[in-house]
Amino acid sequence: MSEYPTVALIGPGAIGTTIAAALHEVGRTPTMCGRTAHPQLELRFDGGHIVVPGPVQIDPAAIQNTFDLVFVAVKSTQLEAMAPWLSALCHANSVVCVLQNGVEQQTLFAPYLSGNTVLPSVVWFPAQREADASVWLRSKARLTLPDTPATRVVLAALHGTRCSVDVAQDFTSVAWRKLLQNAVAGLMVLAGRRAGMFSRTDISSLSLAYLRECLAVARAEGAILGDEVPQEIVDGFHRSPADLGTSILADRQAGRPLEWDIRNGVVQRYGQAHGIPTPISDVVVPLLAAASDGPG
Ligand SMILES: NC(=O)C1=CN([C@@H]2O[C@H](COP(=O)(O)OP(=O)(O)OC[C@H]3O[C@@H](n4cnc5c(N)ncnc54)[C@H](OP(=O)(O)O)[C@@H]3O)[C@@H](O)[C@H]2O)C=CC1
Ligand SMILES: CC(C)(CO)C(=O)C(=O)O
Repeated sequence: MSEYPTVALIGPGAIGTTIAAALHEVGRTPTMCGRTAHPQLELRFDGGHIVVPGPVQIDPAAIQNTFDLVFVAVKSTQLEAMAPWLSALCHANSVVCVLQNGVEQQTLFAPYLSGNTVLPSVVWFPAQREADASVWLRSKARLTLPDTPATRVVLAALHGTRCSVDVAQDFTSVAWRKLLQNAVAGLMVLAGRRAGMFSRTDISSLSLAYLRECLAVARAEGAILGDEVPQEIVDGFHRSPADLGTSILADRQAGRPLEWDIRNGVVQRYGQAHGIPTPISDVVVPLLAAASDGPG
């Protein structure tokens, strides 16, 4: 491997565009693979913008090279359709870094790979795809990765870019903390409102009760998270701009399938497995599933 690993990126949407732009800005443009042949990608942020020249490749059969590192930033609902890209882009030692929400990336990706290392990540930054396909990055780009040998390839790839990478000794706890935030953000879908809705006392109470339920499941899965975490997450929503959405709300508003299972269903599923009652999930999950998948 040279100083920098060779990098491909699948899924140049909100998160994928952020990573592609961070790499392009330092002269290390990744090979970009997607569903739509966007002529270029554009990232906007406070104080500037970055244009990544395209086009985005849309045919896995046209790929000539394999890569040391493959970032995947499609939605979890798009895994099966995306899978041909993995076969085209990976060699035996390629590391696949999953830029997705949830705590199940390794299990979900294993069927589509021939033993490659799958690195889960926690993606902390909100990024919003606009009508013209440009992306609005609404905070500093930051990832957390588990402390594994394969993590080195991501650290090398993103070294010196505007996307910072933290390495967590206890990744399980970090990933579950983010999952709790994502689970409660799902309430925005049911209300059809953005973060401002958490300023309501009734929504704050509901959120706290839901988060305590999620916390019990997270702990049963090995996460070490204190009793203060639900309130901290609600406080975080109180501090957010009232117009801040979440990617699952953007999908709902566009009529796309929702990541309800990896963000909310997971709490109900694991709760059942551990014998932990999940009364709030039992209401929230079917409503999200029906909003996503119908019928009707
Ligand atoms: N947006 C956010 O703020 C955050 C999102 N996340 C998580 O990151 C992940 C990605 O989310 P996000 O970036 O918002 O999603 P987007 O919907 O913005 O982007 C998905 C991208 O994948 C492309 N795609 C869809 N199907 C395929 C396919 N078959 N092959 C190749 N590319 C495909 C889409 O193409 P097309 O251009 O045609 O639509 C699009 O470019 C999700 O798991 C989400 O939960 C995590 C933290 C924050
Ligand atoms: C915005 C953020 C970071 C938290 O809800 C997110 O994970 C998402 O939009 O999916």
